[in-house]
Amino acid sequence: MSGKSKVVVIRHIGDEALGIIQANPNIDLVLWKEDTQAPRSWILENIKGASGILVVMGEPVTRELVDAAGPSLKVVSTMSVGYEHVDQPLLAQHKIRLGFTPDVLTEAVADITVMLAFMASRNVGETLAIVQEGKWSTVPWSPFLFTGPQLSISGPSNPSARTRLTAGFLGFGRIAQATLHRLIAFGVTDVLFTARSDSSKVSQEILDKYPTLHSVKQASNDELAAGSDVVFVLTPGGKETYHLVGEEFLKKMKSNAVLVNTARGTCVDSDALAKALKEKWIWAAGLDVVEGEPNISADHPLVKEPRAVILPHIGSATTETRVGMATRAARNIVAGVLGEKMEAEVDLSRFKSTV
Ligand SMILES: O=CC(=O)O
Repeated sequence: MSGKSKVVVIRHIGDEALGIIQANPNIDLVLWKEDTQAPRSWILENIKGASGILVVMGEPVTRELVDAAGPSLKVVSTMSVGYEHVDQPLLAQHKIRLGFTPDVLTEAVADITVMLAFMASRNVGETLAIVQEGKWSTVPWSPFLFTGPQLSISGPSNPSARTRLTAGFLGFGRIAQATLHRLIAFGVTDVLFTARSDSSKVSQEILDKYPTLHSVKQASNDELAAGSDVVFVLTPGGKETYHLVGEEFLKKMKSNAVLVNTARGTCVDSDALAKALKEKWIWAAGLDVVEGEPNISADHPLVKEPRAVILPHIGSATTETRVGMATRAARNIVAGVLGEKMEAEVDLSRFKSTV
């Protein structure tokens, strides 16, 4: 034994982030060097006696893993803002700290959220396929071909255009507000949002910040579904938001509204959404996440829907953001192993510690 603390990193997270861990003389780094998923058996073998483990989204941090590590395990650092892959009550029970990477990915995810709204409303899934399959000549320009609802305000030159546009946010945290910031430039006039507690102060702050807005209102799920031209799902995942958007919600939405999910696949009932698109309850959907991902085959009911634009969970995938996430996760694990304050730590105190 070297007397150093062992830290296991289950993916190659880039030289800059690894350098942060390696620079600490009291830490022994054990790294799965490939840019592929470390086999579970490798993780379980190498985590024995470790003080910390750095994981990525989707790697289950379960009793099996905590037991394999043994009592030395002090910290889990996940390179993600979401942490539903981590058994939080279990960590609380064993007094194991949990670091995560919020904030650094806010702008990248907001960018892709807006992009998906426009891709879905403007039929980009279907039309891109036409070009890629060499079928452009079969669909010559025609006045109303491939038209979709416009998610911006046109101004007085077009009396036929809509003059109000309502964005609905299921969850109104950092990413939702960064998304709204971008939509202001497109002329969004009204905002509906859901929140767990009374948020009249938030409404007023948003109105003060964006004087072009007509209204900003906290709403129930039903009011938000019925009143929004575009609905953004931006809540955390987990049991509380499981199938938040299901048949009931989708049936209440406007028939020309667009649904965007860049949060967690489990927030939206895939079967209900596929039915909503097929039966035209709503116009289209833009999804960066799908329930059951990444095991989504070409015959998945949503993939077969021409008005569903689906990306393979790339919301935070800009180089700058991923380096920011990796370095933050690295600093978190070093701080956790040394018993210092982490840059971003999940508050596990709500889970009663029994050990
Ligand atoms: O979805 C991405 C994350 O949780 O970081």
